[in-house]
Order: sequence, then C-alpha cells, then structure tokens
Amino acid sequence: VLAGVSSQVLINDSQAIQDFLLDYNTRAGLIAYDLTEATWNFNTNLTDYNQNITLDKQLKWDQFLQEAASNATGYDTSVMSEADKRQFHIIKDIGISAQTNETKLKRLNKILSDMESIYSTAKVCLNSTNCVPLDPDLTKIMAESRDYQLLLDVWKGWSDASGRKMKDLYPEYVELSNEAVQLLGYTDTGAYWRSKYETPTFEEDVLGLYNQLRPLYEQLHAYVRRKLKAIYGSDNFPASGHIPAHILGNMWAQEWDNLIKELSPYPKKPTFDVTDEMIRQNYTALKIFQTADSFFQSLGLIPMPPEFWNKSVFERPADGREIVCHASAWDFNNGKDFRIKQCTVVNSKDFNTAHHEMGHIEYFLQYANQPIAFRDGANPGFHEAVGDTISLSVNTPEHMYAIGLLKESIEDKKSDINYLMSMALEKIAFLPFGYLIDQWRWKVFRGDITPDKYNEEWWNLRCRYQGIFPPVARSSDDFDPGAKYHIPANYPYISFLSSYFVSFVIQFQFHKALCDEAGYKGPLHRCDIYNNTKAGKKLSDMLQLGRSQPWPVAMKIMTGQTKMDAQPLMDYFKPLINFLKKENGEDIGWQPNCPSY
Ligand SMILES: C[C@H](N[C@H](C(=O)O)[C@@H]1CCCN1C(=O)[C@@H](N)CC(=O)O)C(=O)N1CCC[C@H]1C(=O)O
Ligand SMILES: [Zn+2]
Repeated sequence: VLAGVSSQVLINDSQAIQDFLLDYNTRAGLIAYDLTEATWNFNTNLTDYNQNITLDKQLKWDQFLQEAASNATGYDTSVMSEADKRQFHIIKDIGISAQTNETKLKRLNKILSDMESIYSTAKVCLNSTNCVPLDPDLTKIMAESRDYQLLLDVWKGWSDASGRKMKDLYPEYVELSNEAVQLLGYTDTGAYWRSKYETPTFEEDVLGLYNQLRPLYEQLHAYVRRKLKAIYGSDNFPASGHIPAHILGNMWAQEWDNLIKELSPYPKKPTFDVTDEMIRQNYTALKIFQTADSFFQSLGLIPMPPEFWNKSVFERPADGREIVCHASAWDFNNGKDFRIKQCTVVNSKDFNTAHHEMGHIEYFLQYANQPIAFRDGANPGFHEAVGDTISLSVNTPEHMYAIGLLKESIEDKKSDINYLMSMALEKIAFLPFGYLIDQWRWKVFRGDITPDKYNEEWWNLRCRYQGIFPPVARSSDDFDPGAKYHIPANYPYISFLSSYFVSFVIQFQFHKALCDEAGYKGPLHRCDIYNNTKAGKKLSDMLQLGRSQPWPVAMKIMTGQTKMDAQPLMDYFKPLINFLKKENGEDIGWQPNCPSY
C-alpha cells in the first residue's frame, strides 16, 4: 500500500543533489552579476533608461530565485550533510522575491527604486537660485553651522524634499512586501528580517543590550544637552529635557562627533580630529582608500583587487549626473569584481566611512569561495562590524600619530577623556537611533502602526529613546522616516538598522578579542592592532565562514563565546562614564513623551 508516500517523490541521490547545487551556483553567479552591474550603472547615473534596465534584471533575478526555490523543494534534505541542508534552506528563503504575481512584484520593485531615487535626487533651495543636495552641501551645513534658524530651515527643507515626497509610496511598499514574505510563511517583513539572526530570542536579546547601555546614553545626553544649552540658549530646550533634533551636527542626530570642538571636556587639550591635518597634507579621496587598504594589508588580510581600484567611484562625478551618493560596498558575485561607491569629502568622518565600506569588501573577498548562498555575513550585524572594528584601532591617537596625522599622541588623562568623548559622540550617541528605527519598522510591518500614525509614532520613539524632539511642529503630510536613507533604500535583503545597533555592540567584542590575540595589555580604547597578522588571522578565520555556520559559531571563533555582550563596550568607555557621572550629578534624563509646543 503506497498510502502515506507524498505525491512528489523526493530526490535523495547524492550526485543529483550536488548537480543541483553546482547548477544553482553557476547560474546564480551569472544572473546576479548582470543585476549588480545594471544596479551599479543606475546608482551611478540615475536615468529612467538605467532604471528600466535594472528593474528588468531585478525581475529576471526574482524569477530565477522562484524557480530555484521551487525545484529545491523536490530534494530530500534528510539525506543531506548539515552544510547542504543549510544551502537548500537559504536557496528556498527568498524574501520578497517570492511574489509570484508578476504585476505585484514589478510594482514592489518599482516603488523601492523610486523611493531611493527620490531620496538621492532631493535638493533644498537655500535661496531662490541655489538648490543643493544632501551630499556634500546639506551634510556640511548640518555639521558646521551653529546658526539655529539656518539649521532648522535645512532640517525641515530636507524632510520636505525627501520624506514628504515618498509618503504615499511607503504604505504600498509595506503591504506588498508583507504579502510577498507571507507566501514563505512569515507573518510579516519584520519577522523575515529577524529570521536572518536565526536566534528566536533576537528581539529580547537586542532589548536586553539596549537596556544595559541606556545609562551610558543618558549620561552622554545630559552632558551634551547642558553644553548645547550654553551655546543656543535654554529657551530652545523644553522642560521635558529633550534636545532639539537639528542641532546635533547630523541630519538625523544619529552621531554627534561633528560637535567635538564645542563638546570636548578639556578644550585646551587635543580633540584628535584629523580633518585639518588631512587637508594640510593634501589628502585625496584616493589616498583615503589607499591608507585604509594598507591597514587591512598590515593585518595580512586580502588586498583590494585591481577591479576595485579601476571601477570604484570614490567621488561625486563632476559631470552633473545624478547618482546615489550614500556610501555603499558592492559584491558583483563573480569572485573578482568588488567596488565602493562613496561621494568622499576629505574629512575624518569620510575617512572612517571608507574603512567601514572597505570592511564590507574584505568580508566579500574572504568568503568569495563559499557557495553563493553562504556569501553573506554570519548575521547582518557582523557585516557592519568588520570595518568599524578596524576603525577602533585606526582612530587611536597612537595610530594617527604613527601615520603622521597627529603631531603628538595622548600625553595625559585629560587628553584621554577628550579622545573617549570623540568616540562616544559617534558610538554611544548612535545606539538609541539604531535601535528605534527597526522598532518603528517592525511595528509598521506588524500593522501596530498604521499609515495615519507613521510620523507621530516615529517621533514618539525618537522622543522616548533618543531624548530629542522635532524643533518645528510636524503635520500629517510629513514622513520623516523617509528622510533617512535606509527607509527608502530598503535593500530587499538587509539594510535594516538594527544590524548597525548589533554592530555597534559586537565591534567592541571583536576589538577586545583581536587586542587579546595581539597580546595587548593596556586599556581597550588605546589598543591598535596595526601590523598584527596574528590578530588578522583570527579575524579572517571568522570572515571566511561567511554565513556557512549559524552566527554563534562565528562569534565563538572570534571571541571564545557564543553570545552578543555589551561588557567590552562598557569597559572601553568606563573612564568617560565616571567623568560624566561626576559632571552631570542629578541633571540627567528626559520625559518619555514628546514635549508639546
Ligand atoms: C554609510 C553606510 N552605508 C551602508 C553600509 O555600508 O552599511 C550601505 C547602504 C545600506 C547598506 N549598505 C551597504 O553598503 C551594503 N552593501 C553593506 C553589505 O553588503 O552588507 C551606512 O549607511 N551606515 C554606516 C554606519 C551607519 C549607517 C548610516 O550611515 O546610517
Ligand atoms: Zn555597512
């Protein structure tokens, strides 16, 4: 009696299984290269013509993934090795590409592409004749101006030019994205994204890390608020304790290190900002990337290949074309072609971004021999942490002195506190921002936040977690989440910001592990692993895995433990937190709800 045998007999022949995987990897590589090349051409020249080619290639890629996922269900995973089982799982887990209704799939891809184009071509008119883009113009004003009203005009202007323009597209994207992933059995897009972390307790783990780190943020927030009150006058600061969102040196108030000159605890001591020295030494965008590459090579890591130097875009093109300036790293899926696109300005911020992007490229290079399904970060936070881990060494006064960008290294405790402050304004300031963006998106995808509440809930989270508030009343026509790149440029696979929140925690775990490996014994914030190939080997041993093992395995190879742990970050900043507690006394914290106008 054949009762009980499934209608489809599963293929369990091991040669047939290997043939399927070989065929998948060969074809996926070719089709993914085609798509990446078209997407690159569009991102570096935003014309309708290039958009149409990209959308056409995207559809072909989606249909290839659907076909491969469907065929993969015909194979008996119970006879497979763990690695092959894992490959088949990933081949079937195709996200929004699962949408078999071609009209809906094309609409979804078009919306994503249009939102990114709106963001990347948005301009703000500073007067009747001068309309300028985010990069470099508005970014520079937000970083350097101390004119309250000008900052407000630019901040509001940017939101009007970007977020507002895509307000009606986002609900349609949410609906189409949820519908697609539901075909794979996910309740909503947020559930699909969280599945990339493979740990069922990911949401609780991230909340636990956030609560552990909140006191550090509260101390930094209190100190910065007091300093900014002195600069802008306390009239602009409500009794609720919130800081106006537009005076923190950054369009999204996500990193505050542009304010280091005003916020440095000991102004007579160095602030360790190397921008002026870079300009004095005639640094170019190319030299920034060459400097980054030489650090990676000093660890024994893989050098940037010829295609990288020949085909990357390191500066905004001068020929007036529209491009996506937001920096990014590209894997062309052929094991040879890897590029960075960055509208580099010669300053310390872009120097660090170059290292961030090169960290992605190094990961691409290290796992290039893995099957395509495994060419990804152990989890998305790992991919974001590589370059920043390196930067924790590069930014030390010791290293900046070693490469001639500082005339002297730290000579006393006050300079040490100044250095820790400059790092905290980047790393601690970011934590609530990275955390809240995906709190908002997870609630939007779950339907807990409906389109009529998108902006109100966005600000409720910003007020609650970041302790900042919108300096001008928001209306229901506003869509401020769209003013932040990752919301419109919603990469089908990752780009959700909790990967940065995770990264900002684990990069200190990685830094500690590499410093231990290098035999470094001093305080963590002064460790520089430059030229240490032993540390480099530990890092590359983890990077080579790609996504071939669950991320706790990769974490154990790097750090000796399997869990994310905020302790190294807290140890790194301990001297500063002690300083801030003394400085702040009881004047800390803010009301959870936004202040009323
Ligand atoms: C400047 C940086 N650009 C991203 C990044 O490099 O992560 C770009 C855009 C989104 C994904 N992406 C990639 O390059 C991916 N291809 C990476 C990968 O392949 O995994 C960025 O957005 N950052 C840096 C720190 C905080 C955050 C921000 O600026 O808010
Ligand atoms: Zn990144």
